[in-house]
Amino acid sequence: MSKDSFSEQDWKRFLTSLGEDPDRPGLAETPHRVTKAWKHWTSGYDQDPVALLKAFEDGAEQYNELIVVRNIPVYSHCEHHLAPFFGKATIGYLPKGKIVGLSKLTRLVDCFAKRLQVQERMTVQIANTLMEVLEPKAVGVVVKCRHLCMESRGIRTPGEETITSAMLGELQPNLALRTEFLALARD
Ligand SMILES: Nc1nc2c(ncn2[C@@H]2O[C@H](COP(=O)(O)OP(=O)(O)OP(=O)(O)O)[C@@H](O)[C@H]2O)c(=O)[nH]1
Ligand SMILES: [Zn+2]
Repeated sequence: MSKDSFSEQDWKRFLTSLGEDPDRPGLAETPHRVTKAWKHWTSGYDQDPVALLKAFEDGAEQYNELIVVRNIPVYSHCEHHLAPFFGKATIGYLPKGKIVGLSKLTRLVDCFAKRLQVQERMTVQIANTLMEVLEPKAVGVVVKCRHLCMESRGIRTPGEETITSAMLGELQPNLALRTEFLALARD
């Protein structure tokens, strides 16, 4: 099934299955809006995460400490329920000659978040892509999210936060570096 084949007609059928009249004024444009909204929420499938990270060397020569960007917004959907999960990501890396425009870290998070996800996979994908493109000494990613599939249904635990992390390169054996990164990442 191609990606575009879930169409406005399908959303119209969905509304009908709820017992709604899809032609009433309030719903008449809904299939069009929802199709457009889901295209946006899944637009990460059309992006190449490697291509969007334009690494460069000019400026990185003498920089040998962690670079950390905190509180990057995450808006994703869980692949189990198609329910939103949202929160923040913090990314840190210890460069080895190559750096990347800071905004590209936010674009990278968005690229993986705008797919159907589990938080664990998204966290690892972000870290692995940075490792592959920048070949830094270390990459750390911490993601903290609320999952509406747990809050508004199912177990119903409002306010619960799920924290996932990926630590690659020197962040694995080097406890002092890990402690420093986690201190910088803390709210
Ligand atoms: N590990 C992980 N689990 C997730 C994530 N998002 C949602 N889930 C969980 O996916 C699980 C799906 O469980 P199932 O038993 O198949 O589905 P369910 O009957 O709807 O489960 P309940 O939510 O417990 O009612 C649930 O435990 C969700 O909390 C995620 O990002 N990571
Ligand atoms: Zn879910």
